[in-house]
Amino acid sequence: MKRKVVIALGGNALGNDPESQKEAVKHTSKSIVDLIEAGNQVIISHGNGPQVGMINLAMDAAAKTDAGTPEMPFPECGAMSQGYIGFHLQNAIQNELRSRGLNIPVATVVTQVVVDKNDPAFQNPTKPVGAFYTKEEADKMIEKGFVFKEDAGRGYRRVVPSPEPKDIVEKESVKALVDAENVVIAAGGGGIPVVEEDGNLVGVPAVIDKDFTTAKLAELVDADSLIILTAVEKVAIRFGKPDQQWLDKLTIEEVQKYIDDKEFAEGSMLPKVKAAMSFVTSKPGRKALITSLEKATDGLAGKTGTWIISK
Ligand SMILES: Nc1ncnc2c1ncn2[C@@H]1O[C@H](COP(=O)(O)OP(=O)(O)O)[C@@H](O)[C@H]1O
Ligand SMILES: NC(=O)OP(=O)(O)O
Repeated sequence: MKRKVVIALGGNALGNDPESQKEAVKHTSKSIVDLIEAGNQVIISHGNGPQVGMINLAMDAAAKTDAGTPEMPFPECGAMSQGYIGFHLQNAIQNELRSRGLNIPVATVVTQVVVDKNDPAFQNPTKPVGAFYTKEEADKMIEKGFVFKEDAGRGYRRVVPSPEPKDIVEKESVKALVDAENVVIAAGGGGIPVVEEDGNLVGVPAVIDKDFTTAKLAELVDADSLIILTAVEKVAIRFGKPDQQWLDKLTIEEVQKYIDDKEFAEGSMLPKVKAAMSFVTSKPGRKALITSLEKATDGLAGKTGTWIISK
């Protein structure tokens, strides 16, 4: 039976504009199809920070002109980022599969993720998105309920909350596609955040951390492994310091100790090790790997990367 692996693609696997993204995902697709050829069934998720910011910025700029472009709500920008990245990924993976004579369907699922409307993150928005504004412009938009923070002397930027993912709305569709042996791209950008209101799901302006949602996705499809691909081959302690030490293996107990010792930077490595820990503890036998895109196949073969295991 094929090994089921769920992959979280970090920023370096994607690009910052359409041309560079197309180039980057071509390269990414080679690593993904290497994993498929090595006998793995692959389910993919990805980040969207730069892309959703770009879309939000473009839509804001267009709405400021007289061309009649409407204001685009933030959840719609998140949905656009899933479609944009999903298109490039499914196109490049399909082309790579074809070039190797493999006939496997590839599909992207526009995915909503339920968050708790009482999540404390809504009281403390931290993720900057979209355009820079003057104080006067920002003050006008505060009336709409937007929150702005001054960004390193460059102007004011809207910040959105980053709540915890609770449930993947399209889970049955994702599972059906996985069972039908599709290469599935889902929960991009951590999913489009939605809250329950009077029995309906309503989009909210937020950006969920894709590593946390990918751990949920991996649980959902009953994956054997969660692979978090980023710019580094291994996780380190004393990262960036002269006595930095790369780690091959981490037990849950060790991860917790290093988290307590503040070894992992907030907003970068910390969510990755936390997501890995949550997947590994969700069922006996589950393992997670943190490594670079280039080393994904070697990592899965046990030759490199940092493996997070229960004990
Ligand atoms: N303890 C650590 N070990 C390894 N890398 C770390 C550590 N702390 C911070 N980092 C940095 O975190 C980065 C990954 O976070 P980030 O760039 O936000 O991820 P993503 O690939 O999802 O965009 C690594 O490339 C590395 O520069
Ligand atoms: N949504 C999200 O976590 O995106 P990044 O990985 O690009 O920050």
